[in-house]
Amino acid sequence: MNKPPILSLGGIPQAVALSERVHWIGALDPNLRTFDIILKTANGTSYNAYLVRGSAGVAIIDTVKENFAADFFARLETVARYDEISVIVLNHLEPDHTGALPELMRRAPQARLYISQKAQTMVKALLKQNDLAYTPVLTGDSVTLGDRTLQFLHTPYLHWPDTQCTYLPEENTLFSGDVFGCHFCDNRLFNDEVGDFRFSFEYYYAHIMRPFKDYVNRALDLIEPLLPLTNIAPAHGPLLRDRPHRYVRRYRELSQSALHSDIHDGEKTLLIFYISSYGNTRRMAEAIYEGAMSIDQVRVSLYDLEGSELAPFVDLIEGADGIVFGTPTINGDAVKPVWDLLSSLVVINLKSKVGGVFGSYGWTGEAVKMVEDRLRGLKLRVPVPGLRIKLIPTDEEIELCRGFGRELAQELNGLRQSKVIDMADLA
Ligand SMILES: Cc1cc2nc3c(=O)[nH]c(=O)nc-3n(C[C@H](O)[C@H](O)[C@H](O)COP(=O)(O)O)c2cc1C
Repeated sequence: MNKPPILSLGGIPQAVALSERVHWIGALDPNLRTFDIILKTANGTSYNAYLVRGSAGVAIIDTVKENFAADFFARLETVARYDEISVIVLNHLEPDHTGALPELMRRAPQARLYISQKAQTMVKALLKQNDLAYTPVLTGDSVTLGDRTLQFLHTPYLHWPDTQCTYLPEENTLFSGDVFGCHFCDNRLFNDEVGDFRFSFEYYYAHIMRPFKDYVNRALDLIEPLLPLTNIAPAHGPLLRDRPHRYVRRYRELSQSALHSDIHDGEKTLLIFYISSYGNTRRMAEAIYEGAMSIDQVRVSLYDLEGSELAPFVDLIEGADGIVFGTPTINGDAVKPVWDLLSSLVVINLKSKVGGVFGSYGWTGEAVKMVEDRLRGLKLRVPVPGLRIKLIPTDEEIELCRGFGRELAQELNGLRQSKVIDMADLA
């Protein structure tokens, strides 16, 4: 067992060494219980900032949330003077990492600020400093501190457009921003010392990184060649010095399909979800199911939303090619289980999946249009106009439902003839 780090001496916060030239100068926030509205933080979080000392200058990588600035500055002062700071790197502009930046720049006015190319579109709106001078960087760009170098990796959308990672080759250390981070506050700091944070790591990935799986994979293409790393130094949670490659490997696993991806080779999958009070929307759903099943190379499934928890459907939908929702209109709206399922889809990428909506109604029938609009908002294609049927479907209307199912299935296997122009296609 390594000795736990000394975070404070005589009441003064202390920097913690990752190596002789690299120090953690962040802050712990053990009392936080909710982060960014969407995440629960049962044991708080940390805002990790780092200091790198080279023979020709000192770099600060990220800062902390504004109300933790005192800890950050106190720690910084234990290992460097402000007039030594030549470089400030922001891996991510969110306020939990930039809160202390204005004051840091006031104390170290000679320092040059490095942000990602994409961060340029946000930096003024976030930092509210019109005269802010900075250097935008991309993969391949680097800045020297004499005998230490900072190399930048362009890793956008992890989890904002502006995000980047910074690599210190002489120490084989990756400052990864929010990538490989988690909300887990433990004053032992290092992954081989702290409590079991696997849940927090997975939870953070599921809510923060999962919507951007394609970008995760692209970032890993840049990061994997750096293995074996000595340290991964993320912006939240434990510092990963013990076998950091495991976290890189886990990200690669998590960014693959959540379900077995090899069992439906060559087939498209269409999921039909419905809910129904008197059975009218259910009759429509069953006919749509029959129609879709008559098309080759499309595997069709039918689910009653009343009969399941919603969470397992998220993985299923992520792997599907088409999703159809059936809802009656109740009090001028679609029903809550449909909205609940739709709102739980924000953690996955739905772009260019095929969507469809149907439902029975009594007099106004708003629900179908509302859900169609929502599907377009989620970037699905809605190529077949929504199908509404007044109260109990007739035999002819049941036949219309079968046709609706056939059209959607044909859209998936590429055999649909009369393609209706969808406004989402034009956007
Ligand atoms: C409480 C309640 C509220 C309803 N509100 C509306 C409404 O606002 N607009 C409408 O067109 N139909 C409304 N309806 C009628 C239903 O949409 C209609 O009965 C439909 O066929 C039900 O389909 P289902 O059997 O699939 O649930 C309402 C029905 C109920 C029971």
